[in-house]
Amino acid sequence: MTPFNRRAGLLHCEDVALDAIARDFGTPTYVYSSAGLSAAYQAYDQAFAGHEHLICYAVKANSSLAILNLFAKLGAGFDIVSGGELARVLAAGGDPAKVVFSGVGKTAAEMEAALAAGIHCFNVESESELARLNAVAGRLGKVAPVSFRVNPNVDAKTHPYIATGLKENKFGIAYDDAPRLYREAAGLANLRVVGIDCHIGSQLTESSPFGEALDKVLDLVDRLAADGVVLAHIDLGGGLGVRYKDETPPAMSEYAGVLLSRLAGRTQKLVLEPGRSLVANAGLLLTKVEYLKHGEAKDFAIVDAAMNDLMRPSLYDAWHDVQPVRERSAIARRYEIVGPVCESGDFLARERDLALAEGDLLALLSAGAYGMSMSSNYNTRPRAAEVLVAGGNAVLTRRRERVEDLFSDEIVPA
Ligand SMILES: Cc1ncc(COP(=O)(O)O)c(C=O)c1O
Ligand SMILES: N[C@@H](CCCC[NH3+])C(=O)O
Repeated sequence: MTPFNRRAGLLHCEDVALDAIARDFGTPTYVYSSAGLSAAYQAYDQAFAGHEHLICYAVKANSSLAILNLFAKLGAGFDIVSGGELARVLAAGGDPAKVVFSGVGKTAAEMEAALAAGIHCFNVESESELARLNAVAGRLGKVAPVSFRVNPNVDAKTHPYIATGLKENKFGIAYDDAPRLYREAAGLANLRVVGIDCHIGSQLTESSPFGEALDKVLDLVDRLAADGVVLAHIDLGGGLGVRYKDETPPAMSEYAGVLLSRLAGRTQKLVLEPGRSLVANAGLLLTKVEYLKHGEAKDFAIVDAAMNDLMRPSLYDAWHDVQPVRERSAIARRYEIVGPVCESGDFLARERDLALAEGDLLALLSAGAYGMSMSSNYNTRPRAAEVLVAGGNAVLTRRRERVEDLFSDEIVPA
């Protein structure tokens, strides 16, 4: 199911034509579908209905308050990796008791904020972090709920930049150190051991690595239980892939089957931290063709969005489908879709056959995840606006940045 559809040759988000969004809110603009976001969340919730579960949306994938609020209303928890993300979740009406806090570099101030908010669990990623958390909690007279993020050394078979579960990655504690560290944690006065966690990577297109990782985690759970450490939850992270082009990620039923078959008869709650699979295909980036430039070797469509708005193509050579908002019957040419930023790496799509004219609107699909949240102001470019569509309604959920905003915190020395 896609929330984006073509009617009489014109691309729509739900019941709103994208040219109307461009007219009302300008370009570049990220456009999200409420129905698409809700359906993605409900697919998880329903697939795991047979086992106690908590779906903690990974805020980093798209941290828009409007999207966090939508997921909070559907009952989601949140996976955060900074004090900033915690503040966003709270501002969006998220329940702190459903928040898990991941990340290798939590500061004392971030720990204090999360303890004050009363989060569900700290996913501890090192022995030093464990000691720091115990000290911070002690100073505040609190007991911190903890799980260890273990590194199961499983190959996620994804892009090397987004694999996180191998021995050489910076994430988590070594699998073999887990029994010792759990024993240490159990002896610390201001910590309460509640779970175990792992996250092996992002954009996984096969289900077997999830099964392999869970098998390793369950083996540890059993060894810990024999050691007297009883865990209340198992957090398997996020990572389920989506289709950008021709990938065939596991269907939700297959993914759930792989996990639930292994959890049958176990009492631990299952926690998941999906990011991309909840938002990627519910969002697109709407942009306008500023110039067509028929170069010596290549034809360029220079659009008003750039690598600062969507850096996935530059960073990972990622592929996003490009659709004209209004189809033209002219003959297509092979275009490089590039932005105005002064980098040869500033491309959004390569070698796309399109019939274009200057002023045309284009949609870059599957841009809901790691699009806006990874955007920057490089070249002093204000970040894009964001619009949330529900049925026939399009609402501005983030005003386009203004140039003055970009240097309002800067100081010219006297
Ligand atoms: C700890 C953790 N949890 C969850 C996620 C979300 O991953 P994805 O967007 O691939 O579902 C990430 C990002 O890879 C992560 O680092
Ligand atoms: N930023 C990456 C995913 C990284 C996942 C975060 N651990 C992407 O755009 O695909």
